[in-house]
Amino acid sequence: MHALNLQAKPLSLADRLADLAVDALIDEADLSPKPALVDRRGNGAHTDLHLGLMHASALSLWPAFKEMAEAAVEIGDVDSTLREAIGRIGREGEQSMLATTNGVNTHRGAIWALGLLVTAAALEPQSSSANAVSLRAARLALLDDRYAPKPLSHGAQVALRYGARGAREEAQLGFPSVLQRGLPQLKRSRANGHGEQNARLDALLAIMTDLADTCVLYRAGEEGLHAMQSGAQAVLDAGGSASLSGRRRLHELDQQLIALNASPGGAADLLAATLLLDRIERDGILQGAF
Ligand SMILES: CC(C)(COP(=O)(O)OP(=O)(O)OC[C@H]1O[C@@H](n2cnc3c(N)ncnc32)[C@H](O[C@H]2O[C@H](COP(=O)(O)OP(=O)(O)OP(=O)(O)O)[C@@H](O)[C@H]2O)[C@@H]1O)[C@@H](O)C(=O)NCCC(=O)NCCS
Ligand SMILES: Nc1ncnc2[nH]cnc12
Repeated sequence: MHALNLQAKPLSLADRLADLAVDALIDEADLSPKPALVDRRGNGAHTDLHLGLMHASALSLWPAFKEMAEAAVEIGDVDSTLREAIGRIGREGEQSMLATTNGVNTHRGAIWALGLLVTAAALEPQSSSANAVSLRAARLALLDDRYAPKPLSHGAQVALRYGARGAREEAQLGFPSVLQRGLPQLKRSRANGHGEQNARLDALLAIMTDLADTCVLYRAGEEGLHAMQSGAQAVLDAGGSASLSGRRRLHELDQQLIALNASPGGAADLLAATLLLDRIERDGILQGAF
C-alpha cells in the first residue's frame, strides 16, 4: 500500500481553460520589448502599472474564467441566459482585478475578449479551431445583456469623438484583428524560423497596424493612432523583430509612443487572445481534462 498518492488529479475542462487564459495573459505581459507597454524592461507609457501588478491581476482573474467556462457547460447554448451569466461574472472579475490592483485598470479589455473566448471554447470543446471558437464568441457578444451598466467609458468617449469602433465591435465581428492579423503573422514568423518571442512580437505588431485601439485614441488622439499603426507596419516592412533593421525600428516606435503617451493596451489584450486561440487550436482543450 502506498502512503502517498502522487498521481495528479485530472483537471476539469473549466480548470484547463482558466489555466490557458491566465497563461496567455502572463505570456503577453512578459513578452519584451513591447512598444510603450508594460514588459520585463519596465512600465512603458504607464505610471501606475508594473509587471508584478500585471501578473497579480492575471492570476486574480482565474476564478472568473473558470466560472465562465462552467456556465457555458451548464447552460450549453449561445443564448441570453449565458450572455447575462458571463456579463455578471465578468463584472465580478473586474471587481477582483480592481481589488488586486488598488483600482488600476489592468485587464478590462482582456476580461471581455478572453472571457468570451473561454466561454465559446467550453461550449463545444470538440470544435476548437480558432475560427469556430471566435465565431461562437461573436454570437455571444452580439447578444444584449439587460444588466450591463452603460458608463461613459474611455471607449465610449472615443467612439463619440472619433467614431472609432472598439472592443465590443472587435468581438462582435469575430475578432478580425486576431484571425486576420495576429494569428497569421504568428504562424508566418514561426515558419520563417524567427523564434517564439520574435513571432509573438510580430503578431502584436501585425495587430497594431490596423487596430482602432481606444486606449491609444483616448490618450493620444488620431496622431497617436497613426503613429502606432504606421510605426508597427514599418517594423514589419523592415523585416520584423527578428531582423536588425526591424529591431531598430521597434525601438524607435517604443520611444515615439512613450513620448506621445500612447499605450496600445487594446492591442496587448488582442495578442493575449491570439496566444489563447493558438494554444487551444494546437493542443486542444480536452487533453488532460475530463
Ligand atoms: C464591452 C466592454 C469591452 C466595454 O467596452 P468600452 O469600449 O465601453 O470600455 P473601456 O472601458 O474603454 O474598455 C475597453 C477595453 O478594451 C481594450 N481595447 C481597446 N481598444 C480595443 C479594440 N479596438 N479592440 C479590442 N480591445 C480593445 C482596452 O483594454 C486595455 O486597456 C486597458 C486600459 O485602458 P484605459 O482604462 O482606457 O486605461 P488608461 O488610459 O491607462 O487609463 P488612465 O490611466 O488614463 O485612467 C487595459 O485594461 C487593457 O485591458 C480597453 O480599455 C466590456 O469591458 C464590458 O462591457 N464589460 C462589462 C462586463 C461584461 O459584460 N463582460 C462580459 C464577460 S466576457
Ligand atoms: N502589457 C500591458 N501593458 C499595458 N497595458 C496593458 N493592458 C494589457 N496588457 C498590457
